[in-house]
Amino acid sequence: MNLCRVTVRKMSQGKKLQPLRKVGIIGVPFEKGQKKYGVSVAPAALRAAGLISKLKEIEGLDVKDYGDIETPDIKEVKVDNMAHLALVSACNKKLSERVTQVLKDDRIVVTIGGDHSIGVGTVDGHYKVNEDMILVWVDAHADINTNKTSDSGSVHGMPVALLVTEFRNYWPYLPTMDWQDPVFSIKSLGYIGLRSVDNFERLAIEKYKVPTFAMEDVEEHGIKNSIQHVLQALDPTSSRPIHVSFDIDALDALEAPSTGTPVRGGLTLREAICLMEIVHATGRLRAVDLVEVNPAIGNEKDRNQTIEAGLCILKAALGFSRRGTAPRGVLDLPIQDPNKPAS
Ligand SMILES: NC(=[NH2+])NCCC[C@H](N)C(=O)O
Repeated sequence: MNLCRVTVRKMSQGKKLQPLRKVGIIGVPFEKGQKKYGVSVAPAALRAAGLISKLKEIEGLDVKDYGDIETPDIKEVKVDNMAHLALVSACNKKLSERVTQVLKDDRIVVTIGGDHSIGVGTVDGHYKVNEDMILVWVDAHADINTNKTSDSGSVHGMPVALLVTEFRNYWPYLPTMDWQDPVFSIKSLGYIGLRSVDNFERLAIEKYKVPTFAMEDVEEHGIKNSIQHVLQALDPTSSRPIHVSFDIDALDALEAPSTGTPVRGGLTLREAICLMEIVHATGRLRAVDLVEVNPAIGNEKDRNQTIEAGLCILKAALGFSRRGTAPRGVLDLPIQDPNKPAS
């Protein structure tokens, strides 16, 4: 018997990735990864603001709504400095399965959070289909704390550390998390928009040389060069599937005030749109998360502004362009010489 097994890796490498024009939406009304009320109502608020119909307006885009992930009410486990782990785990397990299903249906997955702890489920589910995926984490925060380094004990500051294989040994045994094997490599991760990074997180980013464009780098190089550099550094062959996990607090707090951990000095909405347009243009976007929109924070104007910013970002990721098409013929008109009388 031949014991030599050929592993068929779930890689899209080799065959050139084709742009997908089909999208699947998943809502995740989950907020136990942090302490404030409200981020769980974001999927409903975004839907009420016309998320589905606005995406359907994008030419040639087929949009299917896969509904919300409901988290079962389960008994909590006790883990030091890690709040609500059992609930976070249960939600992410279901989410991961749904993400995998949407990708297998040949659709780009759009996941609407929820707080950023749901990045565990989206990336886990994506990795199960595309092991060669790269991850761009657009955020004011690095979210790479463990329960030993976090000041808050909130899991929304820990999803990246839960996902990456290089951090396996930094964790104690985590009850309820057996379903999740940290197999994604930190070498496939890049950051954009950082400006509130904890001490240990900074050490980790430096140790593993994670391609990072913090706000001062975006300021120096511009958003186009920043995202292009990250994509190029992670994938010089320009062939790998892309996952963008977008925390609305990557935007300046003036642009997106309704969020739980706002930080001033962030991206403008225009910069975020530009980033997403560049990712869209690669034709390799396979998953995008929009998290930490909290409609319960601020007044009505804040709420509307934040939701609208979120919608603009998703539309840009999926191919909406502001460049209107000039009516046929308009650009062909002869240019009138101002010195000559009109004939
Ligand atoms: N996804 C977020 N908004 N994360 C905020 C994290 C804040 C802080 N670094 C923490 O670990 O608690």
